Amino acid sequence: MNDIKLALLGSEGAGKSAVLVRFLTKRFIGEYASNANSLYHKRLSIEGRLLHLEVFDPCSQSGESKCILEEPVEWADGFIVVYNISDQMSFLNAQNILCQIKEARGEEMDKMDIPICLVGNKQDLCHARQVFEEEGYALAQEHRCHFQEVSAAEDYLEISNLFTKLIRHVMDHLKYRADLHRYSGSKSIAKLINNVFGKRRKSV
Ligand SMILES: Nc1nc2c(ncn2[C@@H]2O[C@H](COP(=O)(O)OP(=O)(O)OP(=O)(O)O)[C@@H](O)[C@H]2O)c(=O)[nH]1
Repeated sequence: MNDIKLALLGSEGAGKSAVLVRFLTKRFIGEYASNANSLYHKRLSIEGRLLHLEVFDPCSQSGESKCILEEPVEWADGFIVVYNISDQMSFLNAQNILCQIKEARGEEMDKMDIPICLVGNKQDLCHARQVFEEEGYALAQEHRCHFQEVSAAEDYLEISNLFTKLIRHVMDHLKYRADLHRYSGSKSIAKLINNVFGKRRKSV
């Protein structure tokens, strides 16, 4: 069974837990405990493969600019970065988080895009919108990631689709990483053999 590790990141109150609980239970509860880091587990099957999904939902800290990221950024295979479309600050924070992911995983990103989905949540509050959808698209384009606006309060299908898409991307990414590892391993073995036997042949 494959393990897939996702981290949900974003400002306090952006709706990270609501988005996750919607995906896991199909329900919107309204209020979620936010005083502790939580790790959720789910088994699911995608493309006939059984997966063990782990999703890390960190407890937000009060200082927006503070980095709570170090651990999840190293740990996760993929990210969901959530902002609230009716809160400009949460969008700026999402921008900041995307930059921090790039900083931490830049070397990997040069070879293949890290699976990330930027999510503009609370689409049902569009009367109070502070972030245009185009700004979300532009930011996602800049960071080479997926983008979607959703409403955890009103949608299940869109949220379910975005998780499925992201998990597929993670599966491709993990396969690519394993192939790369195998390839560089076999290349260094070939080099070693060449060094040993190549030199020996010369001295005969
Ligand atoms: N109108 C509306 N409210 C939402 C939506 N998603 C979440 N909320 C509300 O926004 C508030 C914060 O949601 P949470 O899911 O706790 O946000 P969070 O990002 O996990 O917050 P922390 O755990 O404090 O970091 C709650 O009162 C939710 O009911 C949405 O799509 N629409």
